[in-house]
Amino acid sequence: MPLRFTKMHGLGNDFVVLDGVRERIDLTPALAARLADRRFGIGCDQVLLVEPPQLPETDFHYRIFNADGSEVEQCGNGARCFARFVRDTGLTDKAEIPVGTAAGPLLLKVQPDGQVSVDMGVPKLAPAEIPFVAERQAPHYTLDVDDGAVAIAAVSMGNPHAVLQVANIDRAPVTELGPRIECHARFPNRTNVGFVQIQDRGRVRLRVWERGTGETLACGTGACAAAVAGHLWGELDPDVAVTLPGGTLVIHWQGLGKPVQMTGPATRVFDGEIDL
Ligand SMILES: N[C@@H](CCC[C@H](N)C(=O)O)C(=O)O
Repeated sequence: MPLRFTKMHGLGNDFVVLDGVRERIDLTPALAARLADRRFGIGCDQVLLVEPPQLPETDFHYRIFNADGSEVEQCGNGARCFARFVRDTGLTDKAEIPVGTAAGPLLLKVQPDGQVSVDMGVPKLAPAEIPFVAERQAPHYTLDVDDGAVAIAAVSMGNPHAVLQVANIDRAPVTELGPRIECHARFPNRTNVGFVQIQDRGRVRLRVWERGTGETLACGTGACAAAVAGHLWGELDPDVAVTLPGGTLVIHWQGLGKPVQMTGPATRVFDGEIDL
């Protein structure tokens, strides 16, 4: 049976999106990894499965699988692509779409210019909620890596993030430190790892080593986590333009106890089908 899919991206963070509302799709971790494979499959950073609603007061549910097949809780660029997908394929005509994820409900707003704004919820900072092993919550933690130590912030945007500040993003050791911190024993569920260069109080540059995928051109939850970390460090204002290798996201966070708002584009690339 051929499987129909839509290829999408949010600032180059690319997705295979599957319509589990119109078709019954049994997406296993092995199938997700096969679809995501850039040589033997379609190729993407994450696979998104759109499903009927499971949580009260939501219109849809969507599930997220990393390229290695691991199912995860949250995906910022994926949320924006999900919104464009359900609108462009006629599953909804609403501009405001409540959707459930493994991390809880989200509210997505498709703007008149096609950009999508997402209420990403309140970031979690308590170590046990990330999860991160630490005695108490702090804006900086010292993490032993190999023979040295690095300073990180630890933030959950529904999924775990370590954020490191660097002086020059072009020379950041993303591919060297990223995989070591991703699998560090103090992150029992592994973690995404953001390297942030703060340019001024309203602008940062960011590269992200994503859990289960590797370095991507953009990470929406990573952009939110970096804005939260910079704010906690006292170095960023509530409105921050986060420039990733694939483009810029606008993040708004007013501080502790407030939800993070993310705005950016979502692009449909092509539709296709694959024989399994
Ligand atoms: N690309 C995403 C995040 C996808 C999930 C992540 N790799 C994880 O394992 O938590 C985004 O835009 O947020």
